[in-house]
Amino acid sequence: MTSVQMSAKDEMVEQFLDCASRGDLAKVSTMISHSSQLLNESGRQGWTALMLAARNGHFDVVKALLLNGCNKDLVNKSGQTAHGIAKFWGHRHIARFLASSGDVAHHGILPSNKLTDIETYFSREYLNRMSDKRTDSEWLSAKQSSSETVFIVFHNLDPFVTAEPEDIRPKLKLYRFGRDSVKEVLHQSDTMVIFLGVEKQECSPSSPGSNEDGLIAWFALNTKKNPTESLKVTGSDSFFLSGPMPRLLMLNEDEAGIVAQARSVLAWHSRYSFCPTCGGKTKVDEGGYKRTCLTEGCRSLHGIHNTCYPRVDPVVIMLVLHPDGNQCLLGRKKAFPPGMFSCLAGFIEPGETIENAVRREVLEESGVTVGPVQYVSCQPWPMPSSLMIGCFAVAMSTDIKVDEIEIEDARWFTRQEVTDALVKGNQAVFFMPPRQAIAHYLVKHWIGINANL
Ligand SMILES: NC(=O)C1=CN([C@@H]2O[C@H](COP(=O)(O)OP(=O)(O)OC[C@H]3O[C@@H](n4cnc5c(N)ncnc54)[C@H](OP(=O)(O)O)[C@@H]3O)[C@@H](O)[C@H]2O)C=CC1
Ligand SMILES: [Mg+2]
Ligand SMILES: [Mg+2]
Ligand SMILES: [Mg+2]
Ligand SMILES: [Zn+2]
Repeated sequence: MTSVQMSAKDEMVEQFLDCASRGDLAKVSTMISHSSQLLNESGRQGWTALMLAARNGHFDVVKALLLNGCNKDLVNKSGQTAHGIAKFWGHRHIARFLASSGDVAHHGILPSNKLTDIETYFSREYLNRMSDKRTDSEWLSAKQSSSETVFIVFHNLDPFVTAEPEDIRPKLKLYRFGRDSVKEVLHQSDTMVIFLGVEKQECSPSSPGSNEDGLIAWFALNTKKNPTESLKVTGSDSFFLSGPMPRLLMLNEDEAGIVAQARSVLAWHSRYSFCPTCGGKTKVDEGGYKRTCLTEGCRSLHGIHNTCYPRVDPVVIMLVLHPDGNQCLLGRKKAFPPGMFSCLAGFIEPGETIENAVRREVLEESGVTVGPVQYVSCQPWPMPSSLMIGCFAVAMSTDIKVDEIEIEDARWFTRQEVTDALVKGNQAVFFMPPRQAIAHYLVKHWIGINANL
């Protein structure tokens, strides 16, 4: 940065602090909407705008700064917080407000955070993963030979499923193969086998028999060549679930989580055939949860060796709320079907927090600046291995400028418009992704409809 740029920035900070100190609410708000970074800047002796407004009793400015997400816990060079300063100078209403304002910044805009009961599609844990058994090769091979073990089969990452005819909505169940029905496929050289876990005791009361510990193990197989001819299938309506999205969203909810786990790990094997560190051959370990390099002295064999484990890519997905509390920001990618809008989303970059990824992606894709960010819920998204981290975010500016590369349109929608979209589906002016997508949950949660309905 040149000295000219430095002094321009310093000048802006000084002006901002001066406005806060004088109680010029209009100017403070305009400046924040242009540069949210001003919020926590400090001037002489480490005084921030919040401290100066608190010092001089400007209640409205204190409220606006908090609403926009400023940090009220910063201290000046004398170790005082804004709260301590307000108390010292006798502005008791401001001190009270600062003391009780854990959630003030979000008040009225972010919904209350009773989220423990939100269960997203793909997140149900039907199996107990039993990760301690992954290194027990004797136990794993005994389970692979057990007649009670369940095998699920994928071909090029598409699961083999069977239709449930009695259901009104098309619901698909995973076809559960026994050992003898997959014997041939299991021994093919292009078959990848991974251990998924065991049925939880409540879904499978242990029964005596060949199965000594009473645990019913599940394995997943993936093949490159179509294995249909080698599989023993009873009944007619069973097939590999191929084709574009939303095919994987048609699964029975109990089993969607099994597919999320299996498909992500199998996709990792299909894409990481060689050691990412040295390019050498690898062997599959730990029931399919590790690939160990076979090259002696490879760096992946020492110290941090996360290249050996299946990857998960964190993605932020956010419902950005208008400062008026009554509109939300939705956008559309070119690839979306006509009329569909969804929450903005983006991959978290290395060295980035969830909150900063939300702010960066929203700014990049829509030109809107974001203040407070609140985590809501998450969803594994096995296409191939994302973890969607669902958040609410409060906008600090409202003008939209789409990037036109990732997003072709973004708009503010009212509560009424999104309610119509959810209730009327594609009969409304626009429509949302289906109920299985976390974007749908976030909007439902914001407008106060039970997110699991
Ligand atoms: N469950 C849900 O409700 C939703 C799920 N999603 C999922 O979230 C994911 C991310 O959303 P999206 O908006 O596309 O993300 P971004 O906004 O980050 O844009 C994606 C682009 O960024 C580049 N990129 C940067 N890092 C990565 C990485 N680690 N992996 C892949 N691409 C990367 C790619 O560009 P390039 O191709 O030029 O290399 C890619 O096309 C998608 O996989 C999508 O399927 C999205 C919305 C809703
Ligand atoms: Mg993006
Ligand atoms: Mg995006
Ligand atoms: Mg991105
Ligand atoms: Zn290696």
